[in-house]
Amino acid sequence: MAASPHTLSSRLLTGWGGACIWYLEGRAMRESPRRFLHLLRNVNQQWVTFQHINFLRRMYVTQLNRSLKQQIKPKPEPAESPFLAKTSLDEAKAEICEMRPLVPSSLSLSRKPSEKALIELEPTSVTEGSIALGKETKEEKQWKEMKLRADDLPGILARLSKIKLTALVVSTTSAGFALAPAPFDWSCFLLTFVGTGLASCAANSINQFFEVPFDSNMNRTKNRPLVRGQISPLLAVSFATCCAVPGVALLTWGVNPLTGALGLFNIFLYTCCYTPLKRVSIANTWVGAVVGAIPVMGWTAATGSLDAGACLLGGILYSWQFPHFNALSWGLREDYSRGGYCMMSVTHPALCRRVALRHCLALLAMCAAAPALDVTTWTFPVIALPINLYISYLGFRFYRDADRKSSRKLFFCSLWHLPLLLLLMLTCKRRAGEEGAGAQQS
Ligand code: HEM
Ligand SMILES: CC(C)=CCC/C(C)=C/CC/C(C)=C/COP(=O)(O)OP(=O)(O)O
Repeated sequence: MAASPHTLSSRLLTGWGGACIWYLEGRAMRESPRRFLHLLRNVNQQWVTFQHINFLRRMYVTQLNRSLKQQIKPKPEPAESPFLAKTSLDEAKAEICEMRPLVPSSLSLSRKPSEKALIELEPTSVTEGSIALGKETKEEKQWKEMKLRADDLPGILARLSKIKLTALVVSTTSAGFALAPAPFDWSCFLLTFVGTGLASCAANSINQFFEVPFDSNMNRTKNRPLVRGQISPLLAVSFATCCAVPGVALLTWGVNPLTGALGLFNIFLYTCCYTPLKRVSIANTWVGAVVGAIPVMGWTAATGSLDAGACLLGGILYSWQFPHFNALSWGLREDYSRGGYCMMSVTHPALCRRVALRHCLALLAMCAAAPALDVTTWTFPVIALPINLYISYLGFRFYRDADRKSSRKLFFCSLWHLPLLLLLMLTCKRRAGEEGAGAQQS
């Protein structure tokens, strides 16, 4: 009996379909014989029709994909070389410097007895480091929302406030309060201490808010909280406001209006004058030195007036900042120029070294003038001479031969010179009744 077209086409299809199934069977056989035999057992008992072929084909494809999927191992992420993700050569160079030898034999015999521990640790730490590094680099490349955890907040806010700089600012304010020729009022001192600290935190937070685009270009500041997105600009500005308002209020109504005005003016001077000026003119350093000198408002907090002694103390603070910053900025010239800042060390290197030395010598002169202005006894300039001569010596070395070593020595010397100088001033404070004492002591 002639095959009807329908039968004919279904036979033809059966042929083609059979060929497809045969191919799929072959692949499925190789991939999952057990699964295939089970399926075959069910099929053999029925005629294979066109619809059946389609049904079978769909089943095989599903089965095949499922079984192939189960057999496919997820491909490991390509291990990125940590250096490939480096955005800059110096980051990569820094990375190479941090690499430690893997081979224990490379360790020198002079290593301490804990060498075994070090050897055991080193490969792991290097491996961990590279995994962490690789992972970190991979993560760095992927945008991720920074989740702010409550226990990270204090550290973030401390960095936003430049807490070490604020600590020294508050110390100078406290020294000004204690040096002033007035009775020591503890409640007024605490209000001044807290008010100045809050004002400094506010000023530094606003400064960092304004400088995010530029800080991100500098190695020294690129990890700051706002640059890394650890804190939102809104939260940073809110924090600054929550520091500035109570800080200035404490100084104004808790201490006296003059001190409150000085605190408010200093926040304005630092954030709206000094900060933008850093990108315009090298005069920013002189303005910054005024900002750093105003914390002698501790003196005005104690006396309510800005007298000669306050100006002398302010002058000492003013001059101290030039060796402090000019030396620091010498080692940061590349960073500052990358950040687009106008700094003496970048554009006027000779002036940078000259000014640093000049103000080291000015410190010597101002300390000698302290007894004349009834701020301290004549003992002060004598006992302060060694540290003033030493910072002047380092200033001279920086002036004569400015390099990484001389600039770092001068900067780090400035960090202990100021607190020590203020301490010596305090120990030699002119007491009431001593000859030449200014204000009456009660
Ligand atoms: C012209 C004024 C000043 C400039 C331009 C200046 C600049 C700087 C810079 C750029 C740093 C390095 C900060 C960092 O490591 O990221 C620094 C550190 C420091 N500054 Fe100043 N500063 C000035 C005045 C002051 C004043 C007035 C004080 C305090 C009385 C002070 C105290 C400190 C302290 C304690 C450090 C070390 C702590 C730290 O590294 O954060 N500075 N200064
Ligand atoms: C009472 C009161 C408001 C006190 C403020 C005292 C204060 C914040 C002094 C800062 C002095 C100063 C110019 C620091 C450098 O800032 P920078 O921006 O050059 O430092 P950076 O480059 O590290 O950000």
